[in-house]
Amino acid sequence: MSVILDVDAPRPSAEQVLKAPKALLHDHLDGGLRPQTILEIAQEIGHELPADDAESLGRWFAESADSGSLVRYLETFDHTVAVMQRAEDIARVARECVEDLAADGVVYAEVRYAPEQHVTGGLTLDEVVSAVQLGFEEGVAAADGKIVVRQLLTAMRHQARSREIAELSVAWRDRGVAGFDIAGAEAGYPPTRHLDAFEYLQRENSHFTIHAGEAFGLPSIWQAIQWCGADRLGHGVRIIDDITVGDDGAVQLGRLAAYVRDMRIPLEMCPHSNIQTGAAASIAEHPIGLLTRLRFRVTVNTDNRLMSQTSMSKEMGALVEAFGYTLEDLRWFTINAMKSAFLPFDERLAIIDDVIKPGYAELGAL
Ligand SMILES: O=c1[nH]cnc2c1ncn2[C@H]1C[C@H](O)[C@@H](CO)O1
Ligand SMILES: [Zn+2]
Repeated sequence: MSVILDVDAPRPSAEQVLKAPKALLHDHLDGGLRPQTILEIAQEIGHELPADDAESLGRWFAESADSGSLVRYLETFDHTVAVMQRAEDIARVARECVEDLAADGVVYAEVRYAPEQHVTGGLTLDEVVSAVQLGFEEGVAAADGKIVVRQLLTAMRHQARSREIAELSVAWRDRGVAGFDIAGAEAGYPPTRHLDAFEYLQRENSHFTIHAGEAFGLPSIWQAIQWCGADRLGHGVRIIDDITVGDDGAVQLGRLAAYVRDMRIPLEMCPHSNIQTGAAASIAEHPIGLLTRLRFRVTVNTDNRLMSQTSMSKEMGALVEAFGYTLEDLRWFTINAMKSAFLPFDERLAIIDDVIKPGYAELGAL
């Protein structure tokens, strides 16, 4: 396996990256709308937008999200959430999300959103989840079944509905929901605020990930893992603060970083999003390079395709350019993601063996 650099191996072309099967664990439904869809729904419901054509609107999202602050980045979601309040609109957004991911070569995706943010038009939480599921199933059918998609239900960390949302995720676990998450502003809202929800999920043998170590550092990661029992870390990029690289290149892991690596805790890394929120300076300087070299369980993700004007192919293409990754490295990220998915083991294995490995072999991966 070439992970961690075979300097002579050829770099995959953009076309190969697009064709390569990809697995996505961290993508927000309300962060991936098509600008044209936002315009059309906003017009129908009378919601005022900051731009009136799809191109300028797409640019507005990207520029506004480019602030260097997570809190200001999150303000842009006011407009996407506003157009996702009617069941038919939610289902449309969900369907288009699956179509867009499948067209980008994504073969497995866990897509998250916060049901509690979609009830201002009168829907119940249950109706919101049902609308998303309908859209996902339509999208999978439109993609001829070339993609498997599951929902993750997010609770907003500044609100107090996490236990209720955790229960919703368990109620839907055999009907398309694979797990739970908390998101939103990190500083000031530690994961332990939602301990009740996490303890409930553990008792239910359920799965959850926690956004941690993005806008706040090691204490957030430590709490997420050691107090709350997170199966995965959303971002987790600040784990780098517990790693020192000496002048001679020698690497030393602190106790927490060693734990994360030893226990193979998956890091849902989202390189472009981290640059926009100030968690990393550039792709080349993104900790994903070192963490991959140190063989943490790194996965590559989009976070918010609209706000970051990105896709799985763009994220992977940027990593190829910055770090010289090969097809074998991209396969490694993809298999890492599949191993870390909240799908039952046999279904994960089937995607790895029947879709991912043959897909990379066809492209000429060694
Ligand atoms: O990167 C993120 N960090 C924390 N919260 C986020 C991030 N991206 C999106 N969110 C929030 C805004 C959405 O409205 C919410 C549910 O998808 O999750
Ligand atoms: Zn996120």
